[in-house]
Amino acid sequence: MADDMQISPSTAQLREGEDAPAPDNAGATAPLPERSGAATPAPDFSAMTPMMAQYVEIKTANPDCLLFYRMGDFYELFFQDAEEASRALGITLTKRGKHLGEDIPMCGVPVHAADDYLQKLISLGFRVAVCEQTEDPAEAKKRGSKSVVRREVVRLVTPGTLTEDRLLEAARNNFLLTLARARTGSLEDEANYGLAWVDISTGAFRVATSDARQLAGDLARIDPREIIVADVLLDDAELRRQLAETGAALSPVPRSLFDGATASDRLARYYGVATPEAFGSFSRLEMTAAAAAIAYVERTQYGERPPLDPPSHEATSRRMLIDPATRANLELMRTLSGERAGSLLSVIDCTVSGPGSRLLAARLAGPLTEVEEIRKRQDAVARLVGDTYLRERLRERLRAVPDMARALSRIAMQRGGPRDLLAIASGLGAARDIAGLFPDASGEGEELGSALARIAAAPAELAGELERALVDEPPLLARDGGFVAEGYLADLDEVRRLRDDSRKVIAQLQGALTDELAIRALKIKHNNVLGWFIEVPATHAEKLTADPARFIHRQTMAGAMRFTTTELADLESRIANAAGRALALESEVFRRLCEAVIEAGNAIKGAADGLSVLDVAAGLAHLAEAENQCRPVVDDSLAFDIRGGRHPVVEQALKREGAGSFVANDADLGPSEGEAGGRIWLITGPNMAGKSTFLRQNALIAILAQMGAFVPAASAHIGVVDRLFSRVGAADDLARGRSTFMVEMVETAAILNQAGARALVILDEIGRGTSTFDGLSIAWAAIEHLHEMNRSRALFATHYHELTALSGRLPRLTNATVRVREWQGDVVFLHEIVAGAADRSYGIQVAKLAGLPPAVIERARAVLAQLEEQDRRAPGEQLIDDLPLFAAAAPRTSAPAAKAAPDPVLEALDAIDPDDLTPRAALEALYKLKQARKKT
Ligand SMILES: Nc1ncnc2c1ncn2[C@@H]1O[C@H](COP(=O)(O)OP(=O)(O)OP(=O)(O)O)[C@@H](O)[C@H]1O
Repeated sequence: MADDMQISPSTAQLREGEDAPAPDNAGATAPLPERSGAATPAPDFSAMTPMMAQYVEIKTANPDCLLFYRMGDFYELFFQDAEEASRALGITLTKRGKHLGEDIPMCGVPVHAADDYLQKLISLGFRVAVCEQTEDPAEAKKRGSKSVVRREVVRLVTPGTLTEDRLLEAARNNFLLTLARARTGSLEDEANYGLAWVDISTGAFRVATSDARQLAGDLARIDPREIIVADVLLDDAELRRQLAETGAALSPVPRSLFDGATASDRLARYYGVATPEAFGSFSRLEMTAAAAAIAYVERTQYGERPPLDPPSHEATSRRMLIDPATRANLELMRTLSGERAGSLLSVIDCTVSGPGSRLLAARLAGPLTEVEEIRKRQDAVARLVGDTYLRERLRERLRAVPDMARALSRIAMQRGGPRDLLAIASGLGAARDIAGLFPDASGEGEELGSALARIAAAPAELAGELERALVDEPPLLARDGGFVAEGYLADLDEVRRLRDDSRKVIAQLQGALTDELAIRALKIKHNNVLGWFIEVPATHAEKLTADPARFIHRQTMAGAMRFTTTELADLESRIANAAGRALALESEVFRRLCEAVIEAGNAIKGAADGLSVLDVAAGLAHLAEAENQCRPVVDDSLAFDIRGGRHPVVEQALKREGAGSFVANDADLGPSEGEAGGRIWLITGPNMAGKSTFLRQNALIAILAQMGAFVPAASAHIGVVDRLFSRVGAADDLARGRSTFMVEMVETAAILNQAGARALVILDEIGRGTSTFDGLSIAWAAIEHLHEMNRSRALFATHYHELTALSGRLPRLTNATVRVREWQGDVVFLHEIVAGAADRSYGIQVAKLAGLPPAVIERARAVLAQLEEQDRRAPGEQLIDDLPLFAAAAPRTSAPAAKAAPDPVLEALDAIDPDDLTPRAALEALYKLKQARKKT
């Protein structure tokens, strides 16, 4: 291998299999050479060194990945890969030998720190092919001095196929999603998409069908890290846009991966069953998507098989539909700026384990629509609300539960280490303790009962075995040894004693030599090159060189000399043998324990799932008590009756900042006696009064109720909401070429076109992004449409006070306002929602509070007074009388423009006959015209 490449001086010391010096990774990125379009050369193998030929061959097979090419203790990258990686990682770009007369750009990362570099590269959207040495360099040498160690790609690292804890977020699932589309019949409302999503770090595997209208909502709910799609589908610009909006990494693959004809066989083969129907009935599209997911996992994992659950069908019709805009605007999982802190999830997450936190997030992302299922979850929370002592003991124990599912996956994929075994051991131990907290699991209700049953089924014997086998703090890697506990294996204890005794003997030998030679600085040391040796300062060396038969010279250093003796060499081989034997025994124990864990995989996973269910229930119960929440009544009615509702995020923020207490408010949107449609509350009120907060809090309460949680209210009665729409606060979407107003109108259109009687609609200041009259007219028409056509339960906040007049004509429209008090020209917000209409917006007072210059405030007051004066002459009530009620069933063609009022100037002009006028009368007429003109 040494002459495979012409080694550049800077890396001349780096050799395969040796301890390579760390490259200077800490420095700033070296200036890069200009990128040529084809930095990776075309493979002309005849002109290459054997190693380069190997590299190029492997790289050519993985053109879309950065190739991590294993060289000793480093992964090295070459050519364009090196340039890109050095730039992305901020590591030094250097060169290593020449290829076709040109320097080869190179950078490297140490193997032991590879995870950190991988994490950065993956988060930047790269894919990485990890290429390992798959034979011993000694074996390669047997084939001839110029032979190259065999290397193979063992794994493609992509965002959706991560398994390492350091690359994963504990509280977030890491889904890989495959999307299959029917080749024909792409009618809008057909179920023409098959989705499969897999988390190989936990084994979760689900499938569902979707359609063009729901797809964006489904993707937003699942929130995958990587989406696999046939490249031809990306010709569809709308689909490409939807996929891009998810923020997931997009991996186009050849269409052949989505092969419906072989899908069933592929699934059956993976699970070793006769037919995948054994797991449930799947549509052809679901099956295709699921098989593509398996194919992608196999392709990226090169034969390692993650322990995937059998695919389970998830009926999207059983979830509340929430479109991506609503999800984002309500800041369910993250805030608009992309952070978890400040989201609804962050304030309701009182779970104490990573898996619990993931389950909570999944439940929040997909609230249920089936009353029975919701009640089961509520029962579990209620049980633990009612028993604080049990709950807190449970949470205490759950806190110690490690992420068993992820540890299991790593073990099954041969990527596990002793700490993963320990994670399983402590997880199973905790499961045993926790089961003991519930003496009568069968009386615990369905949700808790079935979780406890799975926990009780945890393999107790394996737990005991692992506990006995492992030390308390094992090292990261099995190859380092030292993880098997004393007393577990007699043979191991024996060789360890031998090894440790020999070490003691070395220490004794050092003492004896120090005394004998009277050299206090004499030391017996060890390194990888020399093994054990005696080191003395150069000044004392002659005492040893005088007796060359006993002290054999090994090395001369700047200030010291190194020697060995037969006795030391003897000892060394005893130590090495004992250490090697101990390591072999430990490896065997590791292999055996891993096998046992894989064998018990399903039971371990079941227990892990059960523990996360308990964690979610206990976390929500803790939250309910801490935040004074109530159990909502959820049924199939159209009720929406919230008493004393609060916004959980704003409430917590106020508390944290000590900024006063949150003012609770009621909302009642259910139909009155004998009515078939929900009510619309039209909320007017000053700026900053709390309108948006009120709107959002009611949407959040509906979501919390249907995910099975308690809600921040004194009481709540909610008829299941099947779809939640919101149009609240928007930002420009310039990347998509849409202005703020356009975004607002697109979202409003979706609501008016799709919302039904079971929907809950939240509309905040529709029409504010355009001229007053255009905005008012759009808001007006939208309310009429909602009332007459959609008949949804809705909250509508606006500054167009003219709209309040609509309540006189729309029976299910209620006016509500937010109370404020004026105090010496300033405004005091009471945040209290009451019946009625606001008379004004107090915008100027708010502007004053915001610190606009006094001169601007004064001028604004004067302009406002004038505008109000004009408005008094043409009040809004007149507008409503002029307009017939909205009639969507028979849309009016646009009414002819109302006849304009006569212009007095033109009338006066028409009245003049110039032939009849004396010069003096003409002059008077001219003066009159000027006068009349001034008045208009
Ligand atoms: N019920 C409440 N209790 C206490 N404070 C509240 C309440 N509602 C809102 N607030 C406070 O008032 C602030 C403004 O609320 P919000 O944004 O909802 O007002 P708004 O009426 O929608 O204003 P604008 O019309 O200017 O958009 C909030 O950030 C919060 O601090």
